[in-house]
Amino acid sequence: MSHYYPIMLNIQGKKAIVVGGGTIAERKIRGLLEADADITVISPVATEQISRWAADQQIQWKQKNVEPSDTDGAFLVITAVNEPAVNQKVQDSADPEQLLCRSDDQTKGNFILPSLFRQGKLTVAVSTSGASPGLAKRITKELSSSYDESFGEYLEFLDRCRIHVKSVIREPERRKSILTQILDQEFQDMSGQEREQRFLALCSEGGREDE
Ligand SMILES: C[C@@]1(CC(=O)O)c2cc3[nH]c(cc4nc(cc5[nH]c(cc(n2)[C@H]1CCC(=O)O)[C@@](C)(CC(=O)O)[C@@H]5CCC(=O)O)C(CC(=O)O)=C4CCC(=O)O)c(CCC(=O)O)c3CC(=O)O
Ligand SMILES: NC(=O)C1=CN([C@@H]2O[C@H](COP(=O)(O)OP(=O)(O)OC[C@H]3O[C@@H](n4cnc5c(N)ncnc54)[C@H](O)[C@@H]3O)[C@@H](O)[C@H]2O)C=CC1
Repeated sequence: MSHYYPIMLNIQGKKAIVVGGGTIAERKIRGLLEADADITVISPVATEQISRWAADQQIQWKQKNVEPSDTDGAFLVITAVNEPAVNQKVQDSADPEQLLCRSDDQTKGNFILPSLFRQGKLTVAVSTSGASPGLAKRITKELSSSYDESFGEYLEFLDRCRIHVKSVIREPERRKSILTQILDQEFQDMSGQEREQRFLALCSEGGREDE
């Protein structure tokens, strides 16, 4: 069996179509909102949350049954209707090159969604390749307890350091050495101020910073 190919997509401003307005559609829309997609929902009926998002203009809602032209120009399509025949109709209207998730049958679309949690810039995504979405959810829940807010702050620090090192240290070996040293557990455990100072000391060790 071939594996799914995991990818972190930038879908900011990209046209995303969600067909269906039930709780499953709502969950998929929440994920698309976090990624700032340009979302249109097609469904005659929708959950309270979906109607609120539409009223707040966070998404567009076409209150009708899906038609073949609804998938035109979409970067990504998710179909989450409780009737397989309708999901099939959506699939038939979609171009094979478009990204399509069939919430009712993973074998028919070309992508599936993982369970995930975020802590700042960290995203932990877990997939069971569709074998047990419930288990994927349990695993992310278990993992999330290992990454609290301080981890998000530590990652912010690492991000700033990396930008700094890339702009001031020319030599690839030194760059790598500094960026590896700040991954030591002791750095993670330090206070914000202490780690900042230790980092600057590392940068000036072994001669002045490259110009
Ligand atoms: C293939 C996939 C396609 C897709 O939708 O992307 C798919 C398909 C199906 N899910 C079904 C059931 C459930 N799905 C969940 C939950 C989630 N499902 C998600 C993803 C995926 N679900 C993809 C595979 C992911 C993977 O395994 O890697 C998560 C991870 C992400 C998300 O939805 O964003 C989200 C957790 C979010 C979180 O972490 O909180 C729960 C648990 C719950 O709701 O609490 C149940 C009940 C328990 C169980 O079944 O395990 C059914 C059967 C419907 C029926 O009974 O007919 C189908 C259809 C089928 O199997 O054919
Ligand atoms: N992937 C996943 O994580 C899961 C997927 N499922 C699948 O997702 C399906 C949807 O689940 P729910 O949201 O709970 O169902 P639901 O019954 O709450 O919602 C179905 C939605 O489809 C809309 N709809 C019906 N006909 C339509 C049409 N012709 N055009 C556009 N919209 C139409 C309805 O207005 C309704 O909003 C389930 O039938 C099941 O196959 C179920 C559980 C989890």
